[in-house]
Amino acid sequence: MPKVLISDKMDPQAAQIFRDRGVEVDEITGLKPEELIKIIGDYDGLAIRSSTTVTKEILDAATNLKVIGRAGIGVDNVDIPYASSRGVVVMNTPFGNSITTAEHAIALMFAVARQLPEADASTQAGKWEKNRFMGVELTGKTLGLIGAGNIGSIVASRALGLKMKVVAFDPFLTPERAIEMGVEKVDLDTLLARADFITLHTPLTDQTRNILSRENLAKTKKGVRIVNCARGGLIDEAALKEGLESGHIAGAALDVFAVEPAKENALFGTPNLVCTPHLGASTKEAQVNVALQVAEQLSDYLMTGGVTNALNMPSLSAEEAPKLKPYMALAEKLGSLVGQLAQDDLDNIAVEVEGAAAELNIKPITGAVLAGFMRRYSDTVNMVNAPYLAKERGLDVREVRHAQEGAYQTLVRITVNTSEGTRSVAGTLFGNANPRLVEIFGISLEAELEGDMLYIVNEDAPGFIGRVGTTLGEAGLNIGTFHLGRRSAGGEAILLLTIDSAIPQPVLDTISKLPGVKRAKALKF
Ligand SMILES: NC(=O)c1ccc[n+]([C@@H]2O[C@H](COP(=O)([O-])OP(=O)(O)OC[C@H]3O[C@@H](n4cnc5c(N)ncnc54)[C@H](O)[C@@H]3O)[C@@H](O)[C@H]2O)c1
Ligand SMILES: O=C(O)CC[C@@H](O)C(=O)O
Repeated sequence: MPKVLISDKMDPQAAQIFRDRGVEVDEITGLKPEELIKIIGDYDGLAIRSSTTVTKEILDAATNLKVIGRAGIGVDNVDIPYASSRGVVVMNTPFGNSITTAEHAIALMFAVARQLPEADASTQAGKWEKNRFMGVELTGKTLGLIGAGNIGSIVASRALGLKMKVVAFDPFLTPERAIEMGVEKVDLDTLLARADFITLHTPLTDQTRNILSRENLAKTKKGVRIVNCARGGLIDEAALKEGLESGHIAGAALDVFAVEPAKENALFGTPNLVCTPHLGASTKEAQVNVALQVAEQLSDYLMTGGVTNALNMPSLSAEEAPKLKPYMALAEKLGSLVGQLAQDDLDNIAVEVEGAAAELNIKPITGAVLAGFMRRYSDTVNMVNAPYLAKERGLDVREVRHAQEGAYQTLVRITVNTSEGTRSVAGTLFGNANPRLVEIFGISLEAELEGDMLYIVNEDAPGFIGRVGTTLGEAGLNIGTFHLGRRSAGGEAILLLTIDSAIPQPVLDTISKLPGVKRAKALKF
């Protein structure tokens, strides 16, 4: 039974879903990194929010870990490249808290427009400072949206409802989508010059870090109000403080900070600043949504192989997963065969699917081919890290679909260009379930790729098979299955045998020296 650790505070329904789906679950929150390192080796899955930071050190200790699920959107607390290189799937729940966070952005916009926190504190202190607080209306004002994805677009629709005009800067926003959203797509400088309010809704990346830099803050309209509910590093906090103090910036509301938890920050105490402690996603509804989603997604992956909302692997629905599983087994074996037989350091590989296979999601099939193939370089390769390792090695990967059936109702073919020409192997599923090699380098040959195998390329000649059998028999090696194919009588032939145990090198050397042998190689599947 797979085992999952919930290491951040999460709605209790998450644990129940794990149990209902047959996954053992422990909930241990507030662990220090060194404490997590001690126990993480016991778990197949890790469910987190934002308090747990999954570092290289934690991943190194996570020897059984297969999947990390973030109950939320931002995954900047997970070292995704390293998780990928370790073959760990990283998932998030991209929609569960979007409405809640958008509502928080709108709430902060109102708070900063009407100085609600200060007015509240003053009133409750018995001051009744009616003349001290003079706000601004949102109606008719221009909202500059930086980032128009899930949350940005919800904020835009709410702002339009409040009769604001919305301009958006997002390099990935298409003109059609902008029209659909009812916003005007603009460049950043135009947004800075025109916006009365600016809200940020981008992830923190190398491109967005410090997007509201000192220089860009200086380009904003005097009296601008800024709301950040996305990620701390998007604003230069020192420049923001100066802008608030000088009065150029009329107000700012921050839910997120460059360093969190933000128990100390130079901004604290600055006039017209409203702060919340990263509460954007903190509503009952959002927390139930993300907890349920993360538990469903992790359980699906661990129990059926279904992949949803993974950031480092193609999606694979729980319905697709059982159909694709035998194909992935076939693809991995074919990839492994090519990897074991390749004599050159290949820089290209093509994955072709034909007939019934062409109707399936090809990405997981390609991932499995690469996992099998890349095992020639590392035995810790799996479907998650194989595409990354392939990219790192500069492997050119092509995918081709042929809807029409050929000789087989379904076929997967792997082709590589080598210094000796184009080489390909192909396989099918027998009974829609059992992977079977059907062609190797243009020679028809049916075999299950299983266990220890002996591959021999030889000149077809009488007595050859007997000599191979005798050599193996004298070495005490038992032949399990025997598969033979040839180009033509007396031409090049391929012999593929399963052997009940590993083939010692001296036996392989003897076989390589038998008359007519062009190549002999021990294979393992
Ligand atoms: N405060 C919270 O508690 C809280 C809760 C949920 C999400 N978030 C954060 O909100 C942010 C947005 O979430 P989302 O679900 O809308 O994400 P999303 O991926 O749907 O949208 C992000 C948008 O940013 C745009 N973008 C990327 N690079 C950009 C750039 N250089 N300039 C301008 N736009 C750029 C993308 O094109 C995309 O449209 C994330 O950082 C997420 O972590 C915070
Ligand atoms: O889990 C939280 O409270 C914050 C989540 C939020 O930052 C997110 O990116 O989804």
